[in-house]
Amino acid sequence: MSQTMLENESLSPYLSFTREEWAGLYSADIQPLTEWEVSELQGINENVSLNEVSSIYLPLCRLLNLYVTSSQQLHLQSNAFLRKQMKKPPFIIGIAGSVAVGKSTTSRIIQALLSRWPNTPKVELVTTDGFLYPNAVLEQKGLMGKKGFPESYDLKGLIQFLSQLKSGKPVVEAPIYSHLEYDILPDQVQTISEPDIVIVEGINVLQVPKQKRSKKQNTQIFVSDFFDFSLYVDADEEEIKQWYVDRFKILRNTAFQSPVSYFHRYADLNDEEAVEFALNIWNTINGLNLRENILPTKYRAHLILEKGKNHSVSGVKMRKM
Ligand SMILES: Nc1ncnc2c1ncn2[C@@H]1O[C@H](COP(=O)(O)OP(=O)(O)OP(=O)(O)O)[C@@H](O)[C@H]1O
Ligand SMILES: CC(C)(CO)[C@@H](O)C(=O)NCCC(=O)O
Repeated sequence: MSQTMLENESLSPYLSFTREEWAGLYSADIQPLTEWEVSELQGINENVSLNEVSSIYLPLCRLLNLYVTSSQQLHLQSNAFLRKQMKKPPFIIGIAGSVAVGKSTTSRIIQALLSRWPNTPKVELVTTDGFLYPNAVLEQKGLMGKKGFPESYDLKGLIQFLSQLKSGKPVVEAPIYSHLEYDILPDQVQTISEPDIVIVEGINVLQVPKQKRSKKQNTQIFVSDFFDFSLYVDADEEEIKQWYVDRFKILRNTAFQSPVSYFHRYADLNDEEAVEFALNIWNTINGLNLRENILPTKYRAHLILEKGKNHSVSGVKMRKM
């Protein structure tokens, strides 16, 4: 998609909103956050400002609620037409974006807000990190320096998981990745039982396989085929790199102190060494992955959240549906 097309709204497939325009669509004056929600949201991430929640995430969740409600109504009407009594499979929301752009935080805010609506009390959150191959497999394949790249994921397993969810299977299991241990946790699974909405968050959720498709693969299914709505969290790489380094420094003082942490050996790095180490990981792995495999998927999303300094959303693009 060319830049001119995106700047000229009548040519672009997206509608663009400034922060102020977006915030005005559904303000906290109309639907104030309850005290419980405020404390819940502060527990999610103490750095997230409540102004950000009411200006950006509340209108976003109201919009998502419109989509969910309309899909629930359509399901009832289809059931009546088809003379079936099928249970509605969950509404699935995909959230994409770079490492450290704030996908997990965004997902947790959306999860907390969406569950306030009476027609969707059960909102589950799954990260595609769980579908990374275990370190032992990555080592065997020579992919330890490529963690997060498309080839480091068990894509078949992820597709199978999504397919089970959409089939209406009442209980579905996903593998779990531990950032602390930097590996898949053997013998542990996340169990998802009869959800109304599932948020699937990960750097790879809008990717399509790169290799040329043979005739046999023509029926290939993509992860995004299972999404009812998708979001891309966007920011300039310079900002994201800084967030990555900042998070690395915080982890050095917290999680890395634990002897079970994969990065425990780096717990005693001084500030300068920690920055150098984090920048090296960024430049050789995550930044490369962003440019090669993640950023190119941005315009597959229904909605793009554009973040500026301090994670503050400066604008929103919404696909004309
Ligand atoms: N809205 C926000 N306001 C303030 N800080 C935020 C916000 N979103 C994320 N952060 C901070 O930015 C950093 C990255 O956020 P997060 O861990 O959610 O990113 P991520 O995209 O899920 O990363 P990864 O792909 O590595 O799991 C964290 O230190 C987090 O505290
Ligand atoms: C697990 C992923 C791939 C995605 O969340 C990422 O956080 C990661 O671990 N990337 C590999 C390089 C690094 O350690 O940051």
